[in-house]
Amino acid sequence: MNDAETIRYHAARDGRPAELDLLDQTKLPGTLTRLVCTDIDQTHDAIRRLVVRGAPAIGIAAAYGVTLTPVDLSPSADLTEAKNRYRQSIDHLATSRPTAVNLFWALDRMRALVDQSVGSVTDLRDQLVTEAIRIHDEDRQMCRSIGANGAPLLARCRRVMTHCNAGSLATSMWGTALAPMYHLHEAGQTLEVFADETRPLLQGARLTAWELHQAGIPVTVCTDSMSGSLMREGKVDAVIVGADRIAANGDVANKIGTYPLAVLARYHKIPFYVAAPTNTFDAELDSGDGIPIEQRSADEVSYPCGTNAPRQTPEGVPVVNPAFDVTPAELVTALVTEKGVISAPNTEKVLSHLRA
Ligand SMILES: CSC[C@H]1O[C@H](OP(=O)(O)O)[C@H](O)[C@@H]1O
Repeated sequence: MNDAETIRYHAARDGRPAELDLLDQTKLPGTLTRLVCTDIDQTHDAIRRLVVRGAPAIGIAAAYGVTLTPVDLSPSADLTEAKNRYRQSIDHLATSRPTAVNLFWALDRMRALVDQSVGSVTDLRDQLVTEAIRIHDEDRQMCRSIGANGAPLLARCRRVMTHCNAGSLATSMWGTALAPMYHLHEAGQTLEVFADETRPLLQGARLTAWELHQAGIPVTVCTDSMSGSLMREGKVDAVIVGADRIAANGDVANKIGTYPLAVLARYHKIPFYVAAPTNTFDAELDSGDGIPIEQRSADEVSYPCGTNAPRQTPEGVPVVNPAFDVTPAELVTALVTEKGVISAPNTEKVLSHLRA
């Protein structure tokens, strides 16, 4: 079994409880360690602390998390009580992080099963396990489709830049932004990649660089502040990033630092692509103005090497730490989904794509 697999699940068996088995991404790249969750609070904490992270992976983990709810499975078990327990778990997991819409998309699928179930509690539990596994399996196919759809956009590139981590570690496999790179690599065309370090949590330096290096794809870490100069020096042929929520008009919420990257790409006439499955789109939102932006602890900025290391900001000086920013659709050359490519996205094109 691949010890670097982002998410594994072990259904309850032989008296052992179900287990959500996560690669602990807070420990990468230094150590490969796994965190096993057996209840809702542990799952909530794992999502909150970015043990598991990335919009699709958060949704998959939350779906599996719901199945960890302790319910009476005896023949006389009360279905209504079990349903209420599952609903409480779903509501709690929905508070773990606010921006990635995949979390709520996945939880809504689990909630629908709870609402419509009429069999025994064991039947409901089994249906929820099956649905979580289905969500996981669907994501594998979505990543491969995004890889195939995005590959032609990068096929004429030599060097591409990406921000944060939208790869295997953020999904079931391959990722979204990194999926076209893996697709091309499998086809014998290997791109060179610049991975933006992505302060403050360094998902680019710690995670993207790690997974691409493991895969044999040449990757160079650059600080976020180097991106513009690399573009100006003609060293970047395209930029491709992931997303956490995309509004109906094509505005994109993604890791903080994405917006300035898009502005730089436009200034340097470099294509700027966003890769995401259609379950990352929020068609209820007319624009990115309505996307909730997670505000995280100032300590993530003040203690970049952890709170056991010296702080890097003066005591008493305020620190802001929004985890995401919004890139206007006008700066997006194309959106890449499992269904295809939306060039120069706007509301009409996005909604038509989602309906197709
Ligand atoms: C494939 S979605 C990846 C997306 O999620 C990341 O955020 P976080 O690391 O805070 O979960 C980042 O925005 C990536 O683009």
